[in-house]
Amino acid sequence: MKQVLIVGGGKGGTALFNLLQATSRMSIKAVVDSDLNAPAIQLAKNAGIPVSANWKDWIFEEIDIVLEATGVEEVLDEIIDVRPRKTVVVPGAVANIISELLYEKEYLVEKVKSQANRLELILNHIHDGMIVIDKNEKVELLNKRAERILNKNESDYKGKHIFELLPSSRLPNVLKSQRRELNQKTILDNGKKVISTRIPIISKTGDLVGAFAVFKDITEVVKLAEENTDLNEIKTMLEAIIKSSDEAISVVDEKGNGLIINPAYTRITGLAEADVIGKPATVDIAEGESMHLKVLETRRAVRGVHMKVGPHNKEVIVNVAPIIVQGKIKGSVGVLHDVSEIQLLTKELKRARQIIRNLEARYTFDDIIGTSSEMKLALEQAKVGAKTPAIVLLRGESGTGKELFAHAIHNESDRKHNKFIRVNCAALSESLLESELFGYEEGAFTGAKTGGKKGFFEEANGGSIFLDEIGELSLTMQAKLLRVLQEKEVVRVGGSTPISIDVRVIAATNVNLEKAIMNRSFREDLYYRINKLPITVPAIKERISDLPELIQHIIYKMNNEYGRDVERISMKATEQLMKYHWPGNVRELENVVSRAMIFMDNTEKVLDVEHLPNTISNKQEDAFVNVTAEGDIVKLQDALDIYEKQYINMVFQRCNKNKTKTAKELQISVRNLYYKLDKYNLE
Ligand SMILES: Nc1ncnc2c1ncn2[C@@H]1O[C@H](COP(=O)(O)OP(=O)(O)OP(=O)(O)O)[C@@H](O)[C@H]1O
Repeated sequence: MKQVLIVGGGKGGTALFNLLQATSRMSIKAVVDSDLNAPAIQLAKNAGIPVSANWKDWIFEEIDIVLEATGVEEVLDEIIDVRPRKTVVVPGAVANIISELLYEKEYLVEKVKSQANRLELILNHIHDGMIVIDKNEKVELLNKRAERILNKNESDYKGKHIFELLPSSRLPNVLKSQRRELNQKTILDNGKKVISTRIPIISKTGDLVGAFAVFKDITEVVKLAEENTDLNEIKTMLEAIIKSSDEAISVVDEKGNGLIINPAYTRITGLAEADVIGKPATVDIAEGESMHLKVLETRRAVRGVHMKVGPHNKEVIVNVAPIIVQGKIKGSVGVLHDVSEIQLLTKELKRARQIIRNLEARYTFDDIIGTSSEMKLALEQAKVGAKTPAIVLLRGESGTGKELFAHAIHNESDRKHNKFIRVNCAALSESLLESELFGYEEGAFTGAKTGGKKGFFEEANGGSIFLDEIGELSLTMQAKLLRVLQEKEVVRVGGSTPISIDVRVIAATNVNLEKAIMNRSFREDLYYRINKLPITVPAIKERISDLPELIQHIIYKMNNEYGRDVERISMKATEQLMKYHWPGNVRELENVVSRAMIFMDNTEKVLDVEHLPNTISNKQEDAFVNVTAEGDIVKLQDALDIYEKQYINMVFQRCNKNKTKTAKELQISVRNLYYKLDKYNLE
């Protein structure tokens, strides 16, 4: 360290004193002035630095530099003479300049300091984060925003390597490449998403000084953007749903102006977007008032309103609902159903239901009521038939119970655990029947399902198929059916590969097939194929003795169905019913009895004549005329037997099958009753 002697304690000396105090490379050996009260002398004293009145006091001391203050030039030469060469003697004028420079420096330092403060203030208030590193990759600055984004304090990292602050920082790369990196999307180590710009700091002289990064936290923005994307997706999805819907949809805004319609709407009403969008809701109404406007006014949904819309007065049924968002009505949405389409669909549905009643076989032989000899014969034949694989042909008038027999035969057979499929051959058009019975291959016709479809024969494989109304088949279908029955295989419509089937066929008809063959409306070969095991289900008029039992059965069935509590039918009413000739058979009987039960009071327990329809109760014909088919004359004993059986059965039913009571009512012995019950098979 250089030892300095300050000569002169006035203004110049004070300046020199202050200057040297500020440096670390020089040390003030002493301050000299003839006036020991001079200001620099005072300063030296205060700082514990030696003072004296004569510079010569220091002549033999180790002095490297003598600084002479202004106003003491006279001693300068003297000093130069005396001091060894190595002592630098600085004249007062130079010292003065130095002191001026010192003041200038202080001023500049202050200025820089205040500028730095201002810069820091600015840096800490900008919305972007900022990190500055020096050329050694050490952190120099971390502004407040950066502290917040990184969740780290500047004080903990200042002077430390940037990787301690941010292991993934690219600033060292920027230092190396000296290239800017602008607006780079980066994910920080703490998961935050930022847009960052990194710039190398190069001085005016071209030296690399450091690098800095300015970055913006975009986590929230990205989230919002993502939410926005979600909303967009939902919007696109909703639009796609509305557009693809087969329901005609129209949406209006809160003022009732058209907002959205879909292609189905255009199809039904004949109005395009240009006719509706932005136009008042009334624009599509041909007849009736606008439900959109009503809903906007009342804020209540309306359903099932009939009206006519569009230039073609299309009849529609509309449902309209308000769109309410956070309590505010934003518009309304209407769904229009084309009435003609609904009618068509209902018709189709009805037809389909009627045509294809794909039933479980619900009935067994126990459900078939009838103990007359005619019925017994039919039942016996059916039971035997059930055990064979042969085709059974059920014949008989409409409503006699042929379907019941078909169910019972299936349930009695060893196929009872497999499917029972009923097809009404009369209800299907030829082409439909063919594809329903035999199935079809993909592309067989327009509207054919992809992958094709199994027909009922394939469906019923292992089970039974009940071909009801077989007499109604067209000749072409008869030929096709015959082929299937002969080959025991089906070829799907539009296909060529035969598919083996194992199906038990039960056929039924009320048509006189023999007559049909003569008329050439039924194929003889098919007749022989299906007529192997014919069973005739007798009409009611042929088994009138079964009537009381049937009525009691129907009352029981209807009680269950309608939740009624009717106990029985009166004798008189039974007699009336027995007089009737029942062209509609059991189905008609069911209708008559159930109708009568509906007309009965809830308190009434006995179905009587007054409940019967006039058409039946007014029949004055004698019951005996009806006991045989078409009123044929029978032996007196037979007629008496028939009547006796009916009468005993009626009383027996009325007495709840209590034999003592029945015998008492009939005024015959219990033994006699037993005999008659046995004779007429009434137990
Ligand atoms: N013997 C019977 N015992 C009980 N109910 C019967 C009897 N016969 C018929 N029925 C009932 O009468 C109604 C008509 O019977 P079903 O439909 O079987 O007659 P069908 O001969 O097949 O008629 P169609 O030829 O018109 O198809 C059904 O509700 C059935 O339950």
